[in-house]
Amino acid sequence: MGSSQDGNSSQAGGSLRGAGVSPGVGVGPVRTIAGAVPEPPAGFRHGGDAAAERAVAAAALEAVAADLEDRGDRAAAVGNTDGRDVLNAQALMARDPGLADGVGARIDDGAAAPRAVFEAFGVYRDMLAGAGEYMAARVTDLDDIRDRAIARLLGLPMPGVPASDEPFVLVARDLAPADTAVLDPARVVAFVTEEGGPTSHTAILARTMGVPAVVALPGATSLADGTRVLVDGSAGTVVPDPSDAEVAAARAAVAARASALADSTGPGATKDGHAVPLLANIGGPKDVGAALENGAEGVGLYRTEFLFLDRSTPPSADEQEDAYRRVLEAFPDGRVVVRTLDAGADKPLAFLPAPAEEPNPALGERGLRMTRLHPEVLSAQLAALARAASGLPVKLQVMAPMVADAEEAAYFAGVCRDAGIEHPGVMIEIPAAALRARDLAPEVEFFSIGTNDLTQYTCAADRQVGALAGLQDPWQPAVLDLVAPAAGAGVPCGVCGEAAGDPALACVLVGLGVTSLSMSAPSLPLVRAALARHTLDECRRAASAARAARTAAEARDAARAHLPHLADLGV
Ligand SMILES: C=C(OP(=O)(O)O)C(=O)O
Ligand SMILES: [Mg+2]
Repeated sequence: MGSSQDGNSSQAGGSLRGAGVSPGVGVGPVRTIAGAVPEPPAGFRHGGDAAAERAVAAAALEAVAADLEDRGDRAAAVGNTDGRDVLNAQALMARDPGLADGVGARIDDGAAAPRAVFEAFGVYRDMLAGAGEYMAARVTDLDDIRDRAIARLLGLPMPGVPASDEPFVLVARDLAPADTAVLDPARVVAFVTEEGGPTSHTAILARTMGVPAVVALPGATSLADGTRVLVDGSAGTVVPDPSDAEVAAARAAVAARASALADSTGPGATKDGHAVPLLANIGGPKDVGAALENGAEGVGLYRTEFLFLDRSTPPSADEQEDAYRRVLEAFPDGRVVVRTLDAGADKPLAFLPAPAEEPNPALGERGLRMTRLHPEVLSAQLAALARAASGLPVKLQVMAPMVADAEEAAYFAGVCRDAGIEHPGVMIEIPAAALRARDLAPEVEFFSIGTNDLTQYTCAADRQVGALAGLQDPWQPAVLDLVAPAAGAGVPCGVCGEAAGDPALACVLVGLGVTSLSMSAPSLPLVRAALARHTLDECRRAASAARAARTAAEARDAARAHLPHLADLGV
């Protein structure tokens, strides 16, 4: 899905790119966390005394729980109370009676304690992994308890942070809370992990500790131990063997950005006061906090499919209403743009399979096309939205994804009207819709341009194919050429694709006539600061220069020449 934490990782010019989840710059030698504890073999059986084996297993789990609590106390002693809470929660998991029963039952069937632990944890692991993004992030916690117990039972070295006399960059496949919570922030200058996302413990604890972190960096654990690296937790980059100049530039950029951002607050506007509401892209109520913290004036894209993921039936009417209301209530003075279910292609939903095997799912039954095949799913969602908004002051706007032409726009506006939704809109993410935006405009109240898909379709470059990253660039002049007619079609036109979160491109989009920008919450302050430093006229000139360019790279350079104050922001 399009978000700043998408796994759009790449390597270019010696710099590795992952997802920056905790800002700041750290430089130091790599220290990698010890390798994984091996899986005990499937046929590993005990000698026949099940009671004794049960006692061994119970003692190992209790020792792990006690060690986690001890680490929790040490974390609290260095002021990391979040860390203590996480470790205490893990200790509770290690003492879970259901888990102990599962281990005991397997031992009674003959399994040796390490194998019994491995299998019993596996059952919980599968449950957590299937329970949505937040719960799936807890799988790492569970695996860590399992590995600690197995290491204890097999007499292997305990997994965890290596010793180091000098400050270092901690590199791991993923970090468990037991590893991170007792770390001394003065010793660890950055975290880099191969896995993990914005809700992983690595991310949460790194932010709490104020340590820069990059996650989802492919190949991170192949960095040789001792290699000096520069980690930029804002940019999401890791540079092996950086020059002194590179380190100095990164530090200067961080300092410049921090002081500039501190000065820019309030609603989005250009330097000369042209208002550009700055909104957040969210996946559900859990993202509202970050949106508010970053000053979002509302929500410009509520990707509702997160509510529908990992389940065999749609969420109930009450469940939907509750998830929508919790978001709507958070913005009493603002607007919330909800996108109806965007199922199919990169967002497959188990209970809404494509009607036939599709060779090109991105060009198949997805978005509005899919919900037209299941009108009861669409009308249930619209009804839940109308109920959720009733009596609230917020302006609820509802838009359909993947709309191709005026007939589809009219269909969607009609079903919205039938459901009592007053402000229908459509996403402009198919080139046909952008080119003929003038035909769609009379049907709806607003547009929102999805530059992620619009770029994919304009350049015929599947957004899921990493090798095509060069063509999936919204700076492509052809994409900008398609934004222009949509923004000029006579209805308010926002952008909610990743392009809106690029400070330079945000200015260009405003110059093209875009009326609001919606992005992942951490991008808001920098975009707010970039707009506040440039006049509408400068944005327009940057837009014209970008459209006059021939390639994405030339468009970027041409635009920047008209946006002189980006440099003040270290961008
Ligand atoms: C915002 C968009 O939607 P998504 O990334 O969810 O497809 C887009 O396509 O730009
Ligand atoms: Mg899209």
